[in-house]
Amino acid sequence: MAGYLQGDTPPASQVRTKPVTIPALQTMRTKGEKITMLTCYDASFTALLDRCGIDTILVGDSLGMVCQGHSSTLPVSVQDIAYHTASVSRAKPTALILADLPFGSYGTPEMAFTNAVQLMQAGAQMVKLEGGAWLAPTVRFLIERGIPICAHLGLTPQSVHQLGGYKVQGKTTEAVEQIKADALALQAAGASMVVLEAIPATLGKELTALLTMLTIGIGAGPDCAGQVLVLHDLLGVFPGHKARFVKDFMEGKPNIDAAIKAYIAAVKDTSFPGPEHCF
Ligand SMILES: Nc1nc(=O)c2c([nH]1)NC[C@@H]1CN(c3ccc(C(=O)N[C@@H](CCC(=O)O)C(=O)O)cc3)CN21
Ligand SMILES: CC(C)C(=O)C(=O)O
Ligand SMILES: [Mg+2]
Repeated sequence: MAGYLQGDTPPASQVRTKPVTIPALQTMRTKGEKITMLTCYDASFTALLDRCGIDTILVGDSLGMVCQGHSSTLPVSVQDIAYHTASVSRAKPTALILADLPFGSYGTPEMAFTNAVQLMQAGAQMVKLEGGAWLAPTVRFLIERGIPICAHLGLTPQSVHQLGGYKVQGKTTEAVEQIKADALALQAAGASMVVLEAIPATLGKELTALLTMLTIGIGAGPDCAGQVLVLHDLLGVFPGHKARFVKDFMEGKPNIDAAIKAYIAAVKDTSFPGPEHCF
């Protein structure tokens, strides 16, 4: 009696038929509707997430930890992300597909372009890269060549060894000013979106007010334009240490569809993230 195998489909009136575009996401922000994002790495879960109404899907380099069993995202290759992006893309979701450029794949604008092309040809509609103002020329180089960009600021897991662990960022006045300057530089270079990871909720709110690009939070408070979680964390199947921003939505739910729908509903009605998930 596994509901998710029966395809617990919502009524036809609720099923999204049009693909999600970047302008559609901007309209959602203008109307005050929160944007939902989850990571996903395969076709079956993509079909499930899409049927539940997820707005955007991230083929994250977190796959190195949750799929491959590494203790960081550093060993992930462009080919790994391309393989999973192709798997996600074959499910033909209406959700917008983003893919992470992995560690070491965007050291120069030319390298970033060559590698981003691999991900776009695998089915990505936007690529994400981690880092601040130093990436502005790369962002400009990619958007001029037709590749939409999502930035990633705050806790950037590809820099874990520089950060000295998976620690909250933006805790001093100087760090706050640096993150704001980085965000503005990346926006001016043409980024459409930015993931804000593990920063004080007050900073998530300030950045969202400051920026026209879409802010997607993970441990960045409830005031971002949208929220993202790693799928395995939401389902309670990741065996590692649980970050403060993680909520297991499977708890008390009869099946996976119900957990995904609960996450989407909680982001849309702003009940997730709660104060217990924020810094
Ligand atoms: N399963 C999974 N979920 C993730 O969110 C995730 C990955 N993997 N892999 C890549 C990175 C690593 N991430 C992490 C991992 C741990 C914390 C964490 O435990 N942070 C502490 C902060 C401690 C502090 O500075 O006070 C926490 O308590 O949340 C945060 C982000 C986020 N990403
Ligand atoms: C946690 C999200 C934002 C990510 O970058 C990933 O899953 O790799
Ligand atoms: Mg990532």
